[in-house]
Amino acid sequence: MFDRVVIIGVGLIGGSLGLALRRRSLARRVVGVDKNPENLRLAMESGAVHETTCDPAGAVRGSELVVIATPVGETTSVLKQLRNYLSFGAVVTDVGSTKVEVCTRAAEMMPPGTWFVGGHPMAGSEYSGMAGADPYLFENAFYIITPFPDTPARAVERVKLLAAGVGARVVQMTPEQHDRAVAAVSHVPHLVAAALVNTLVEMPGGEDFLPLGAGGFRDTTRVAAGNPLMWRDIFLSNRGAVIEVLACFRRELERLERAISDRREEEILTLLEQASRVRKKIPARMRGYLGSMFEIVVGIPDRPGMIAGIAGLLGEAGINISDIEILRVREGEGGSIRLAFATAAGQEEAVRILRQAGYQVVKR
Ligand SMILES: NC(=O)c1ccc[n+]([C@@H]2O[C@H](COP(=O)([O-])OP(=O)(O)OC[C@H]3O[C@@H](n4cnc5c(N)ncnc54)[C@H](O)[C@@H]3O)[C@@H](O)[C@H]2O)c1
Ligand SMILES: O=C(O)C(=O)C[C@]1(C(=O)O)C=C[C@@H](O)C=C1
Repeated sequence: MFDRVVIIGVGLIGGSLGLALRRRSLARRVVGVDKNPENLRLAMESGAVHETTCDPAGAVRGSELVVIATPVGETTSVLKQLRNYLSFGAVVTDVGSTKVEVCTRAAEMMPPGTWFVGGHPMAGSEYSGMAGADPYLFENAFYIITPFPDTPARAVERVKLLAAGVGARVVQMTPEQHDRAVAAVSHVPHLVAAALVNTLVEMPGGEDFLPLGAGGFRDTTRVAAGNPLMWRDIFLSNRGAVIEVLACFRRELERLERAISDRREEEILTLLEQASRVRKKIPARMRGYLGSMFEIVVGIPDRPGMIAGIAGLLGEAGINISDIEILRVREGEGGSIRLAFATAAGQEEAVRILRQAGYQVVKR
């Protein structure tokens, strides 16, 4: 258990860390620091922290772990404000989405007897601020840590303890490996999503097409709704790797463009087949941050108490619903809901019970 953890930036990620630390009783005292009074108020109100302050230097005295959870453009200036007030043996970590620039500068700034260990939970959302925080955000997510070869093992262990403590799976890599990998799986995808949305804006009458976007446009552009300031900092901080991956992406796009314009059927098919095969390797049953799940879709009439009825039937049989989502609603007609279970046996039993009760059930 940690004695005193200080979280600087109680927004989406810092706030979620506070909630997870408190829920799992991992720290005797969690202190929230932010320059935004509203996020501090919400952090206190939701129980993410025990106390709040807007003074980072005062907060870090006597703390063995300090987490900087601000946008990456702020990390080193926050560190500069507090470094001379750190207790001997203190470890500072961050949650930023880029690592090379921040970790290199931070390591140079640390006073003797204190250490910086970079961290990055691969979990988040398009929301921002304490209002978007979630105590379960990190469960089963990968949490990358990027120590340098000379970082003492006990400092690394402290950050691993934090990551594993909030339910994440710890992965260790170098800052360079990290920045290259996330440029490909997170940063360039974000740019592409933003460019797709801006494409509509640039097309005459394009914004009128928005309501027609069914699953495809929604799924490929969800992240474009994210916090522009946070993403600006990420692109500037990881510009080398982002530009490298972007060049690769541009070549892929041009290959597809040429194949379509020259009507090369075989090539179009080959490129799409390769993408389909590789995309399917992302575990089909992995949703959000829950582990494997076994799903069913239930059609329900538009009547009060239908969801309660289904939950009641399953509850009476001792079947736990791990996840629930309303997929479609048709006013006056009904809709369909997705239910997920942790085991195949739970799924089978739920199908049996609900069909017996007259529901239309499809197993996924
Ligand atoms: N949002 C995601 O999906 C996600 C996922 C993983 C990592 N990250 C990283 O986590 C970090 C935080 O992102 P977020 O989504 O929680 O952002 P956020 O905007 O929700 O929260 C950031 C918080 O930091 C505060 N802040 C900013 N500058 C500050 C300063 N100088 N001193 C004190 N407080 C300050 C803000 O007021 C805000 O409360 C970023 O570095 C981001 O790259 C984000
Ligand atoms: O929006 C989401 O679902 C995210 O998980 C956000 C996401 C990502 O691109 O995967 C965004 C930035 C982070 O550094 C880590 C996670």
